[in-house]
Amino acid sequence: MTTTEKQRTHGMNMGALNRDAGSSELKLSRETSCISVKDMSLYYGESQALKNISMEIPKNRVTAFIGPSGCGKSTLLRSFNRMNDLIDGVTIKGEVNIDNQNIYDRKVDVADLRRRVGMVFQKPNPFPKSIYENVAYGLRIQGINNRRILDESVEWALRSAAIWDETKDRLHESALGMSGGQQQRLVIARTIAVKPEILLLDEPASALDPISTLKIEELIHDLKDRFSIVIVTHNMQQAARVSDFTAFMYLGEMVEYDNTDTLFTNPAKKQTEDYITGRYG
Ligand SMILES: Nc1ncnc2c1ncn2[C@@H]1O[C@H](COP(=O)(O)OP(=O)(O)OP(=O)(O)O)[C@@H](O)[C@H]1O
Repeated sequence: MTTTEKQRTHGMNMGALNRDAGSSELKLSRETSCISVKDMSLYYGESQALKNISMEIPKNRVTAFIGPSGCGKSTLLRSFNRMNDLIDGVTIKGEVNIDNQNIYDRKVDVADLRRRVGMVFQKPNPFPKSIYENVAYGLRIQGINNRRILDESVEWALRSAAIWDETKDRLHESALGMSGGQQQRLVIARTIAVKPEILLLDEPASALDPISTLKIEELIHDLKDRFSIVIVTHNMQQAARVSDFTAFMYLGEMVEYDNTDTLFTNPAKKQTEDYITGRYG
């Protein structure tokens, strides 16, 4: 049986892989990088969670991390805006370069880094404030209080996150009254309001119903013209639908990283093939 046949047997929606005409032409080597990872290892105390990772994350593309639970996807994602710094006992070796600067350099302003590299988590986490104030939050922290600028920025971010129509008549109501799917798009609006260069999405749709999931996937597709996006997902069909490039990780190692269509239809490594055909994970 060919890989493609095996995937069909396991219910992979191969039609979804062809959603983007021409995407099979994408080659990592031809892309401009937004993040360059060099020989990076990460330890939680004595336990090594990432092993000598080297990779280039392309600009204005969607890159997905897949792999079985505990393989290090979220740890790698969190290392791109130093969220792991918040965990005691973490040691990092190697480099993560953004704009030719190692973000682990002492000189780096971590608050500024997190503005440039925004992050959205699995569970929507709006602040207990109005819809408007959620989106304006990051701008106010930057010292922007001009009403006209705030109004324009809030509208821009809500429109960009495809939630303007649902919120424009209730901007001053609590964000906590929204549905989970709406809250997640609001959180994306809040994240992009400060105009980051990179968006990190850690299982952004796994707590949502299928319709809300579809809206998030459409949104990811729309946003990649303006942002470089990295997404962790448990869902292989989702990786196939939304990403241009996919990295398969296993036990802290980057096993294979390629154009999404190639990785799913013609993987180079047996471990990848076993995973995408459902043999383990
Ligand atoms: N805060 C932490 N302290 C100690 N060990 C951790 C911590 N966070 C993650 N780990 C360990 O690091 C390894 C990688 O975890 P990580 O959450 O990055 O994997 P993952 O692929 O994202 O998993 P999942 O798909 O289940 O979210 C696992 O062995 C995990 O137990």
